[in-house]
Amino acid sequence: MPSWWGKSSSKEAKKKSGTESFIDSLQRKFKSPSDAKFDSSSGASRRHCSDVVSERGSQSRAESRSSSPSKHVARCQSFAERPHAQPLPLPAVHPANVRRTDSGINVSAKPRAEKSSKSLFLPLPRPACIRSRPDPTELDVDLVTASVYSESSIDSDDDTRRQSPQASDCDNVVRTTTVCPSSMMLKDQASKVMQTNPGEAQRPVNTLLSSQNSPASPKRRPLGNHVASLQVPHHGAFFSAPDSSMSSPSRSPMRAFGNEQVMNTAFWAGKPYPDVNLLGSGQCSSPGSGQNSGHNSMGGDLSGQLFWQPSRGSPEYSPLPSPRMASPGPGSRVQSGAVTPIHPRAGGAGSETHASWADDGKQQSHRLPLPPITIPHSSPFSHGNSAATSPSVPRSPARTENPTSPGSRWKKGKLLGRGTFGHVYAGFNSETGEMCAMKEVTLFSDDAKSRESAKQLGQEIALLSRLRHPNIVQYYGSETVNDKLYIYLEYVSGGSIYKILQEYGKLGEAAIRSYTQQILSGLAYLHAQKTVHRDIKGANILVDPYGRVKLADFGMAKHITGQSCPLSFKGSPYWMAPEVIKTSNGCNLAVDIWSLGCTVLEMATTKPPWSQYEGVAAMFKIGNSKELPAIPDHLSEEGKEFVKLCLQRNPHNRPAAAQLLEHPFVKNAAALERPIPGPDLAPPVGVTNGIKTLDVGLERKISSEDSERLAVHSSRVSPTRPRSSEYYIPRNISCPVSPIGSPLAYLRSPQLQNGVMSPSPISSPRTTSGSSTPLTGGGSGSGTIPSHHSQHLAHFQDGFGSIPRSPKSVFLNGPTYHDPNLHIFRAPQPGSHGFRDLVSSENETATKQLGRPWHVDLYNGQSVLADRVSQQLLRDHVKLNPSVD
Ligand SMILES: Nc1ncnc2c1ncn2[C@@H]1O[C@H](COP(=O)(O)OP(=O)(O)OP(=O)(O)O)[C@@H](O)[C@H]1O
Repeated sequence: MPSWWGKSSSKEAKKKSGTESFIDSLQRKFKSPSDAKFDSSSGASRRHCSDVVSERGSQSRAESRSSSPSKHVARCQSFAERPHAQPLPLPAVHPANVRRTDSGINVSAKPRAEKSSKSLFLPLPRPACIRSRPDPTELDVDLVTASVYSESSIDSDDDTRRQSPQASDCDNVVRTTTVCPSSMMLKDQASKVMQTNPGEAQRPVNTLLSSQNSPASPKRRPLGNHVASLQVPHHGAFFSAPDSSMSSPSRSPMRAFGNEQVMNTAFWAGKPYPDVNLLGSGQCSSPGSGQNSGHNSMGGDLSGQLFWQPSRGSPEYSPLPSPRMASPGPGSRVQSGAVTPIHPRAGGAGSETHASWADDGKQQSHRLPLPPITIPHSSPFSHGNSAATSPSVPRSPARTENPTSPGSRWKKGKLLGRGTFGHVYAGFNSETGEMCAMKEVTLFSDDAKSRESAKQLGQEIALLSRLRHPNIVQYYGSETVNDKLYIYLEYVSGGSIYKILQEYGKLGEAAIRSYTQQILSGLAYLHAQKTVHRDIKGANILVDPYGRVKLADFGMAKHITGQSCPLSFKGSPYWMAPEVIKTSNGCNLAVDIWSLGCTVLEMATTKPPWSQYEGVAAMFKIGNSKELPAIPDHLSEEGKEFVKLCLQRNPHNRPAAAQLLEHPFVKNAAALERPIPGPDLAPPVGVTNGIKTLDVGLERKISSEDSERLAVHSSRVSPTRPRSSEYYIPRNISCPVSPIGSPLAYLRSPQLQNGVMSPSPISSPRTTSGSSTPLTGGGSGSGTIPSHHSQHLAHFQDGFGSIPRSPKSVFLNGPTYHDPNLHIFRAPQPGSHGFRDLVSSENETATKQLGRPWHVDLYNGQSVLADRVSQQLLRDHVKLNPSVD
């Protein structure tokens, strides 16, 4: 007996009535003498019903609706006992048979077939659930939204789902996690469009059916068919909207990242995944964080990998481009999920789906992701392609091929690493011979983690697309290909610092200095743009063969608006600043400085500080003690002081990145031995990353010459050659002290002058020698550099919505963690001098500029800490019990 039989809801009963009638018709047709005998014992009413089915059609349905559960059971039993009455194998639903009824319910012309396919019934949010969402303005205004075009499929699915007993499984999740009111509105719009235009609606429905029929993933509905969804606000989406900052030269580019502006775009308005609860992100990262490459002996969580466990035949199983990704030609290529309702599996071979597209055979294989080679913005979310421009108009299938789509020349190569959200492959452009890193993420719309992945990836894209610096991994473009999102990045072949440490052990001081200097350069640039990385650690810093390091993984990065900072608890605990753990303010630039200090220790010892403790214990150490981690003796005095400067518990006292660049530990760092052989910053040919008007040759020169300038002015760069005086000169070519390593370099930046960093005089390295001010809240490190690294590592993120965040949350009923100093940070020491004097005054200025005094967030430190710890405990629990949702 089907398990759902006895669980039928009234709605299901209505639906089943049709099925029963149909079945009864079958029974009558195939009735054997024994059936007749059995029927005679099953009651007159039922016999009557069956008769009516065959004779009066719809009238019988009304009667059958009155069937009680017990009656269902009786029927079921009768089926079981009557072989001839068993539901016969029925043909799979053919898309052509699917239609939309006036009621908005997608039914098949073969209702029995539909009923027999459980995979058709996927849970989707109900309107009531959606309306119960909190005020969207409270939500973390990060990125990524759902498609408003192909939401029609969701709508259909929604209706279909209501018929499904399985819906209840997911509804609870959906109720608390998914769609914001705005997206609901859009969804409704899409629904109306569908109902008035059944022809349009049909394709998404078919897509849905075919996707759900896929044996590979029966319960997941990839986002691919509505990955308009991933409205990544790179230049196009952000800069082309009427109120885009980039459309108006009078507005600062940085405002493009302001929440208010973001909300003006459909990208944000359609945000279907405003927050995600109980996500695995908390389980994914850790000292080794997600790391990837199979070198994560530090306990990178495998849950992400499990989550993304590819189906057989998917590209993940092969380092070679899979047939599925092979391109039959431009015409078939789906440039973006945003423009096609075709589900990837709908176009797959018959073995992959039960449905087929008789009229669209070209969809049966997928083309490779295309290199960002022919258009300024390879992202599907460019202006002309952006949902932001027409959020409520379904895309026509005729638009599936964007003529400005990047050429399909990136071939997926070897697996470079695994992250929380997917895999990173080498990509090769066989026409230009260039390589890139392809971050591939499979998106499933009905999966909470997928939603979080989409959100985080969108955030990463949005931020990366605006950055251009030799110490930041270059973003080339992104696109969705059906249910896959590809982010094309500069290929940094040496892997991460974490990986290097695992393979080769701790670094020598010269390398630490050099790496630290470069990290600082990247951070100074990032911070000048009022962006905080929030996940600085060895695993997120890549190294190229020439010893250049590049910040990567901007999935947690955040642009600081200067007004309010959303509740954030992101980063990896061992690198996490105390204020992030203790308070809700993880959105300040100083958190990166703390993490940098931890990374220096990581480079010097191969382990981050406090890694001898497991996650929760480490959090207490970081957030609730006065201890500082031990600093290895073999580090120079300059190095020790540098670390101490970074690891000051009072974020006010931490120097800014630009200031730290003047510290002798990094300022005196030796240049790398090997010169950089020519320009390396240029994206692959044709990739402009927002620099639309440059021809290839010029672009290449410029990209290696003045990355900072280009980054700052990327939206307004003219095709003229920059003045040589503005060229960026890579540090390790000719300058002992890099121009980018000097805060002076940033004085040219308008952002800097108006931003957080102050163009105040730079202290002389000599001034630091006299600095002996005790570290605030610090003592002599009593801890030891870990010899054993915990396997219980966690990666914290926003989105644990089911866990109360309020200081008055239930978690406060648990043990209290008293720390009288928790919210008493010392003011900058007026008597101090030298490097610290400068740092303190600068940080005061920075605080004012941020417009948010630190102490405001510190009063509830204990409760927040308890909250954090509770989250960590829950994550640990979930991690140890993967079955727990
Ligand atoms: N641009 C790149 N060049 C070379 N390798 C890369 C590049 N980007 C990522 N990788 C490899 O892939 C791994 C995972 O990448 P990344 O950390 O960006 O993924 P993620 O999902 O964001 O990870 P995380 O779990 O830290 O959030 C890296 O550790 C690195 O080994």
